[in-house]
Amino acid sequence: MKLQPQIGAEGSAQWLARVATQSLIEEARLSPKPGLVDSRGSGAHHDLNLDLMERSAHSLSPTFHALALQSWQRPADIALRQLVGRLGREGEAQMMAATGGVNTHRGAIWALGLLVAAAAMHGCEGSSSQIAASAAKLASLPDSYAPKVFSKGLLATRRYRVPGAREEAQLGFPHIMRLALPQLRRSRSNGATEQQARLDALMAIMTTLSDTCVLSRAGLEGLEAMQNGARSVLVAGGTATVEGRTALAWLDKEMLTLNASPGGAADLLAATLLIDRIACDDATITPLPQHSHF
Ligand SMILES: CC(C)(COP(=O)(O)OP(=O)(O)OC[C@H]1O[C@@H](n2cnc3c(N)ncnc32)[C@H](O[C@H]2O[C@H](COP(=O)(O)OP(=O)(O)OP(=O)(O)O)[C@@H](O)[C@H]2O)[C@@H]1O)[C@@H](O)C(=O)NCCC(=O)NCCS
Ligand SMILES: Nc1ncnc2[nH]cnc12
Repeated sequence: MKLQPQIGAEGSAQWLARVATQSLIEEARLSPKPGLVDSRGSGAHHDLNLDLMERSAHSLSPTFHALALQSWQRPADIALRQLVGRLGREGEAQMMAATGGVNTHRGAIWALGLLVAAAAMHGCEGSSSQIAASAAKLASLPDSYAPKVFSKGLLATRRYRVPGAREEAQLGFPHIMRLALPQLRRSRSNGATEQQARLDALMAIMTTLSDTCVLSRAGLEGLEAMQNGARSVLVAGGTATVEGRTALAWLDKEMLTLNASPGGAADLLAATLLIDRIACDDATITPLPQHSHF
C-alpha cells in the first residue's frame, strides 16, 4: 500500500530513492534468514556483514534517485533502456567503491533499479502489476552498451539450464508478484507480526527460485535443500507457528553446512518490500497456488 504520495518528479524521485534504500536495509536487518547476512551475523559469508550491507544500501540512494528522475513519465523505449543500463552500471561502481570491492547488492541494483524506474514511468500512480509489467518491458529491451561479461550468474544459468536474475525481470518478477507479495499480505492478515510476514515472504520466494548464488556456491544439492526447506516452513504454517520456526532453524543450519546463501532471494524480498510500499494497489492481490514453478 502506497503510504506517502508526492507531487512532481523531484519530490517523487527523492521519495522512491528513500523507500528503495530503506527496503534494502530492512531486508538486511531481517532475522533469522537462512545463510544470509542478518542482525545476528554474516550467515554463510566471510566477506559480508550487516554494517557493509547498510553502507552499500546508502551508497545506492543517488542511483535510485537518478533512475526515478530520468524515467519520470517516460515510455519504455531503447533510449530509456540504455540510460537505465548506464545508471545501473554507475550504481554498481558506487557500491563497489563503498564496500571496498565486495559485491553486496549487484542483483538488488538490477531488480530495485528497474522497479524504481518503472514506478517513475507511471508517475508514481501505477499498480504493482503495472510497475512489474513496465519493469519487464525495460528489462527485455536490448542495451547495446552493456559490456559482454561472462558472470557467475550467466555461468550457473547455462550449466543448470535455469532462469536467473535477467529472466526473472523479463518475466515480470513472478516470484514477487505471484508468491512473495501475496504471501506477505496473507501472513499479515492472518495475524503474523511484520517480521514473521517478511520471513514468510522470503520463504515463498525460496520455494521455487533458481537462485544463481546458491547454485554457484552449493550446486543443485544446495538449491534443492533451499527449496525443500522453505516449503517445509510454509507447510508447517509459516514462521508465526512454533513448527514453522523449528523448520526455519533447521534450514538455517543446513544452508550453513552447505555454504549456501540465497542472495538472489534476498534481493527479491527487498524488491517485494519496495513494491508493497510504492504501488497503488487495491487491498488484495489474488494469490496463485503457493508452489507453482517458474
Ligand atoms: C542482470 C544482472 C543482475 C546480471 O546478472 P547475471 O546473472 O549475469 O550476473 P551476476 O553478476 O551473477 O548477478 C546476478 C545477481 O542477481 C541475484 N540473483 C541470483 N539469482 C537470481 C534469480 N534467480 N532471480 C533474481 N535475482 C537473482 C544475485 O544477487 C545477490 O547476490 C549477490 C552476491 O552474490 P554472491 O555470488 O554471493 O557474491 P560474489 O561476491 O559474486 O561471490 P562469492 O564470493 O560470495 O561466492 C549480491 O549482489 C546480491 O544482490 C546475483 O548475484 C545485472 O547485473 C546487469 O546486467 N546489469 C547491467 C546494468 C543494467 O542494465 N541495469 C539496469 C537496472 S538498474
Ligand atoms: N542479506 C543478504 N545476505 C547476503 N547476500 C545478500 N544479498 C542481498 N541481501 C543479502
